[in-house]
Amino acid sequence: MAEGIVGEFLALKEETDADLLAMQCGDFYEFFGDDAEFVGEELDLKISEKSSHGSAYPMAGVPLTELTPYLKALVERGYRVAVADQYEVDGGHERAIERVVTPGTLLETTDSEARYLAAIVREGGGNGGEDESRYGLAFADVTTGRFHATEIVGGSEDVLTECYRFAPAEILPGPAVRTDDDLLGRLRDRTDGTLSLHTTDAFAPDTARATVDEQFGSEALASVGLDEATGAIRAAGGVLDYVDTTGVGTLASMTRLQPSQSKEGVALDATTQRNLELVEPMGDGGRTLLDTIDHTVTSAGGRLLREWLCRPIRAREELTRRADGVEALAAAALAREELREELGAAYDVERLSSKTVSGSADARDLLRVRDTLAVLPRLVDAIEGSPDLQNSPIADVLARPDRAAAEELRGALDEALAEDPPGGVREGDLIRRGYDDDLDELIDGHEAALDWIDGLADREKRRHSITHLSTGRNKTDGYYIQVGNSETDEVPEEYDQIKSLKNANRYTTDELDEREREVFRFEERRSDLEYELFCELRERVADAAELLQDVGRALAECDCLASLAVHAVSHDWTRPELVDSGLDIDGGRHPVVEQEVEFVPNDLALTEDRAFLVVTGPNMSGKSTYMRQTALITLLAQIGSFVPARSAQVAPVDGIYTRVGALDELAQGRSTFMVEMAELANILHSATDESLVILDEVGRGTATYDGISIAWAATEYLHNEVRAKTLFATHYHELTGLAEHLDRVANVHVAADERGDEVTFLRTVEEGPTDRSYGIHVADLAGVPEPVVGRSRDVLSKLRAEKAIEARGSSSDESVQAVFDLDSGSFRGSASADGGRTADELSEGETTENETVDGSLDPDAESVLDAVQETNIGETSPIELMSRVEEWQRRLDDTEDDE
Ligand SMILES: Nc1ncnc2c1ncn2[C@@H]1O[C@H](COP(=O)(O)OP(=O)(O)OP(=O)(O)O)[C@@H](O)[C@H]1O
Repeated sequence: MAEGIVGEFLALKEETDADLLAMQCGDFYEFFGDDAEFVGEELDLKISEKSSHGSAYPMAGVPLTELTPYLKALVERGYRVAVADQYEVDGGHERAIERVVTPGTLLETTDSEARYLAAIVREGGGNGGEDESRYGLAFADVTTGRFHATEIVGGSEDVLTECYRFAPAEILPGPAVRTDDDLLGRLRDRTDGTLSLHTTDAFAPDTARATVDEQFGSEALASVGLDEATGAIRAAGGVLDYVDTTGVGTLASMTRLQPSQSKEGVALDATTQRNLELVEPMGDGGRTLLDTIDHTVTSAGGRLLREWLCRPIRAREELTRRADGVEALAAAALAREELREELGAAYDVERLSSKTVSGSADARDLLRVRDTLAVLPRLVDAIEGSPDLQNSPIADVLARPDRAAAEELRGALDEALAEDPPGGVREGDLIRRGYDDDLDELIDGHEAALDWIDGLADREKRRHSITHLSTGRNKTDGYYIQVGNSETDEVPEEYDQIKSLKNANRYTTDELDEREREVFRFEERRSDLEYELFCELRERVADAAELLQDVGRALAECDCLASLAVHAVSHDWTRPELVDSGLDIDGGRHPVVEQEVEFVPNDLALTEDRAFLVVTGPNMSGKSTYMRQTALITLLAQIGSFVPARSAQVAPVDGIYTRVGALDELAQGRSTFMVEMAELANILHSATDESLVILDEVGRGTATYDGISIAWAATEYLHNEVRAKTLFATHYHELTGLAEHLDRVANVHVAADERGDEVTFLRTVEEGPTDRSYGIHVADLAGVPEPVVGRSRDVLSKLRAEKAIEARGSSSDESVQAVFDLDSGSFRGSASADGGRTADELSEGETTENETVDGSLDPDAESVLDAVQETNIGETSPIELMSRVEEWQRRLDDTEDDE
């Protein structure tokens, strides 16, 4: 075992489970051994060698004052770094680990997004089966003091959704979760959070409850309806304990416990959030809804807007309040701009509050708090001058924080703080004159002593008639008198030489020594007293954490509402009317696409009697856009925003579910089709008659028969059982026949104009089905070589001439497909080499694959047909249906092989 400083490092390293240790050695923080090599590589630090008792150890260090950016870089890459500080004790040194900086507890972030630390626990012991599992989740943002807890009953998919929503930087899996490899694997795939283990004791029910009670008060759990939610309490206790033990010192900034999922919430799973590109683009260069509508001027406002988008609500009262606010701000152009300009001067006071609580705020931070508090009355003035805003929800938002307390704190900070303080807090110049009598006395004494020294050079020059005489101060010599070589003979006797330079000599005198001691004494006492006064002030601000959070949240909400108003006005959006049922959009547009192209608005009507639309139309015509715009208009209405439409009547939904396009989740080892089916299963399980479901080409990831069967069965199930409002885009034109069989299904199509080989996309949505996909036209547009396009046209017209087939989507390598017989509920014809002709259409003497020469089917094929006929699609789950179709195909293949 190494001794000396390296030994001490290694011993401390044993104490912590952090990935890396930075240990203070004088003016540096040093990493030794493997840690040194690692950070040297990661952060491009110079690695040197430290010899210790005959062995050499790699060593890398950063200056004391520069640790923060290095820590930040390491932590943002997902590492946990312990920091050991050095103390003077009885003339020697001692070192101890003071804090562990982790991705979820990094205070020094410049990231404008929230930075959550999450804990997940599973209740009910054992594996208990997915359906009956009960999960507790807690999320804390140490940078703003936000704290949410919730309990989820159901599958782990809901846990992932909630995690996706908060995008935690670090996740603490509780005792049962840490052995659940499947869930851990999916957490790793779906979030960027580092997984960290924390002592299981912290998650024990009684301990956790005590921790939560101590933090938020014994009434808090009951008041937010989580008193019985043991899972949520255990997760919350785990998070709080972790924040406490990592020693970042921000525990006190967490003043309020919020339940994260209210009954009024809208289900919006991770897949849907991604599909709709709410806050994260699907591909490189993609534009999100947030990018498009975010005109906030503060980072807290931007954070809140993001939160609203990911967490739409149903509560009409709140939606009406927000929309009233947006409407008032939209009407009051001048006041709105004034409000936004004032808001622009506000700092992220929630973050500043956490910094203050942790003791890391400096005088400049407190000035920022002061300046932000000063914004509040100016905002109040701005709205009081506007008839539109005076009695609007904006006035209520600004009335929420205790304005008198805010003004008092602002006044106190203003009185105390110097106008241009340094970044450090130990060197003085923090506090204004006139704030503290003792300090003023010290300042007077200090300045008098400095004045004496300032005048010394002139006095000495006169007294001794020396021209080249000056005074100065440096670290080694302290204050000195310097005389040029040409005049050193004139120097009086009382001058004591302390240094000889090339061109001059330096001296001191008894009196100068005396004054120097005085100045040093004053400096020390002054900076000590200033530091003491500053700490008192900082504590006062820390004690006002709740007030600051109120102010921060009020400003963020104003910013957010103003941003929605700006977008509504500049893009001619309209206020949606909240109704009790249905969805009626007149001239709807896609909020993001309308920025990029000349958009053709479209109408949409979903009612109780017409709740399911089958959307057909050519490739690239705008089916997906139409469906997404419907989902986005609904979502925008449910965050309180105006919407891109001429008019819109929206009945708030309880969930938006989408299955759009194929997302590549091969990283999870699941095939694209498997993912598609898992998403479909989730929708069929979770959606209700008050949900909005968007399905884009479900079933296309597999063989045509299977695809149609699944799409057909899913439609029936959604229509008959779930009764959700649904839009279903498909290239299976067979499905357009569903409208004749299911009373609430209707067909719409996106129109195209075809003249010769020329196809023009009209982008208008019209009633009724269409039977063309124009896949070849799209292939042509996409640059497929002309011979291939030409040949495709020939093949297509030949196939069309044979009648019994339909052209299918370009994404498929099959160009033909079977026709589903709506009367029998089974398939006519086949997609195979016979060109899909029905038995009737075959010429004399020809047989289909499974037909015997005498025209009868072989017994195995017949048994398959029987099985197909007997299958009740309405009662068979999609997955079951899939496996049956697979089995039938296998049996048919076997028959073929036998021949
Ligand atoms: N209403 C509209 N007005 C103007 N442009 C539109 C409109 N709708 C869609 N577009 C444009 O058409 C492009 C294709 O639209 P979209 O992806 O919705 O087609 P699609 O029918 O779903 O295609 P596919 O069937 O091949 O998936 C969009 O990227 C957009 O630029």
